[in-house]
Amino acid sequence: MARSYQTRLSPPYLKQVRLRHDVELDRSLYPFDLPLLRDREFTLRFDRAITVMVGENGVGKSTLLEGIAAMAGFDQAGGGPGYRPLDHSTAAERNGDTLRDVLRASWLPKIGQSWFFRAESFFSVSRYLDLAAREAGGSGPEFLSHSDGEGFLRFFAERCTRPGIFLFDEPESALSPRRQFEFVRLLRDIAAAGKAQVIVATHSPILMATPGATLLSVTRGGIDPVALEDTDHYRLYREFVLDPHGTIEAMIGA
Ligand SMILES: Nc1ncnc2c1ncn2[C@@H]1O[C@H](COP(=O)(O)OP(=O)(O)OP(=O)(O)O)[C@@H](O)[C@H]1O
Repeated sequence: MARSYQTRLSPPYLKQVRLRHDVELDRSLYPFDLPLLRDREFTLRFDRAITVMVGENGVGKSTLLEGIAAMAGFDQAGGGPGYRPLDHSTAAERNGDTLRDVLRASWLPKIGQSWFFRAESFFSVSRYLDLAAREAGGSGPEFLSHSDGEGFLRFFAERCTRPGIFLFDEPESALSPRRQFEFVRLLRDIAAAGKAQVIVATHSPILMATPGATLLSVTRGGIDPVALEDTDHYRLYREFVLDPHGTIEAMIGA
């Protein structure tokens, strides 16, 4: 299990991730064939406690999160350092190891406690923690006695009050829109507490609007800060809300 960690320094602890210059990359193979990683100077900088990444399907957001998870030393299928979910069926999709070997990270300080949350592995992570607590003789956190969304929020609220780095890949898939606002409130409280760093990949305009977060647009060409109102996601949702039926017709054709 993750050791408890104390530091007087404030997040972001992970300051930067870039491609190493001293290793050869096979551009014919995933993930080095991703347009996003084509530029040898590829650099991802973190300047605030909360970073939200948005971008079209397939640009490489999950791949980047998996690479960061692998560098931080925890399970890319979901979980923390030294922890393996019981159901590791998503292991075949783990991509981060390849990327870890060619990424260089700048930490201040290197943080030992970290978690990677993926909606699809939340069930197995919860089951592991419930079982582990019961085996240790306690009553257990009983994450699974809650609905997915409730359990997810509780799980997160309990962990993110300590110094650590927390990665979320599309957390909205476990959360109703109302619960997404609760998640945003948690993120705001985390930023105010100044203890944890959070990196979120999302398609949710609600999560993109997290107060005090840096919003990054991930495209095939690179990663740049963006205003919520300038994202395709926001524009499309706005059009839809203003004219749902007209937008559907325009988008899917007659
Ligand atoms: N193991 C793999 N082998 C080969 N290609 C892969 C592998 N995993 C992902 N890809 C491809 O790499 C590209 C980037 O995938 P990735 O899941 O990182 O994108 P994403 O930005 O997270 O997309 P989404 O928003 O749909 O989650 C996609 O084209 C995907 O099909």
